[in-house]
Amino acid sequence: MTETINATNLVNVSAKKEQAGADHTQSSESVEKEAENGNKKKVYPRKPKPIIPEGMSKHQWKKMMKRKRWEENKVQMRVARRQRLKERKQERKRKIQELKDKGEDYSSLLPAKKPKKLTVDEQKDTNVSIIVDCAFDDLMLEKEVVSLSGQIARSYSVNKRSPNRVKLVIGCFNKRLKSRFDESLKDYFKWDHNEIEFTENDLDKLFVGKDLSKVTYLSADTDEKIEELKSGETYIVGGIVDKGRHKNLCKEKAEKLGIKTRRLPIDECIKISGRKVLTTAHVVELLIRWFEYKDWTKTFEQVLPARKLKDNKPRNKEAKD
Ligand SMILES: C[S@@+](CC[C@H](N)C(=O)[O-])C[C@H]1O[C@@H](n2cnc3c(N)ncnc32)[C@H](O)[C@@H]1O
Repeated sequence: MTETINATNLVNVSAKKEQAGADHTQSSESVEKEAENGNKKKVYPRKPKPIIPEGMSKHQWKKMMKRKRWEENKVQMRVARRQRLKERKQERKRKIQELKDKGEDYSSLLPAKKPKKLTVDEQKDTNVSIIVDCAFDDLMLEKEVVSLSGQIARSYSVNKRSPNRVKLVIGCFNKRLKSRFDESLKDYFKWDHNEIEFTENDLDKLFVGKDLSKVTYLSADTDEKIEELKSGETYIVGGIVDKGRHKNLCKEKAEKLGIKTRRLPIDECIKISGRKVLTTAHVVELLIRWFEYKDWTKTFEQVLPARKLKDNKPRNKEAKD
């Protein structure tokens, strides 16, 4: 990469916000306050009033401005992120070398080793399909669509490396999500189509004439928990990043289509920090890796990041060198 810039010099967010705000505000006058003794007090700029386009609420305007700022800064932020990762990697290398020189144990600093990709013949077919339902493009911010595309790539990678293979189906693959793949994850059409299929069809089309008793939509908003995964069945995971904005969204969609919903048995198996609504990628990975352990507690411990697990065993040390 030719661009090398210092992460600390980048994107002063508040300065950018002011700049973006100023583009859409009335010109502000300074306010000078006279003290009683006639001396001038400090000068404070008057807070500029936004000009909100007619027919738009303040909330919609703020959302639009946020999206605009993100669009304007996304390239710089990407470069900054890469730079931060590079610096972190160099720092880890330096620490490892320091411990090596002292003859001390440095295994905790080694990155987790990714298992290698397996061929279809090296994997066991679970005869299970997982549909990632991506019908919520319009409800996401641009950066959330980007995040979802990364989660789909991760799900494919997990499936490709798992001893137990499922059939991944990316449903309602269209709009910004498809554009993101076409522009930035161009290799996806070369992925192994025994393991993943992309379709623009939504669930109603995918299930025409199918037996819905063998279909389950995973949802954190439902009471009944999933017990086990069964051969010949289909599991649907919502393909959306919504930061809690759209509670019950997938549950209600499933109910309308006559598909049963189940939650993961989080409360029964582990204590987790924060929300019990997991990301699409974590849920897909949990479903795939359940076949390794056939035990939810163990699967949660292996898949969820340490920061999410409270009082539970850390991830398997075997994952490290
Ligand atoms: C980020 S969540 C989306 C939350 C969204 N508001 C909804 O209505 O489901 C992504 C998907 O992961 C699955 N999921 C997340 N946490 C879950 C849990 N605790 N139990 C079952 N499924 C879960 C659901 O399929 C969910 O749609």
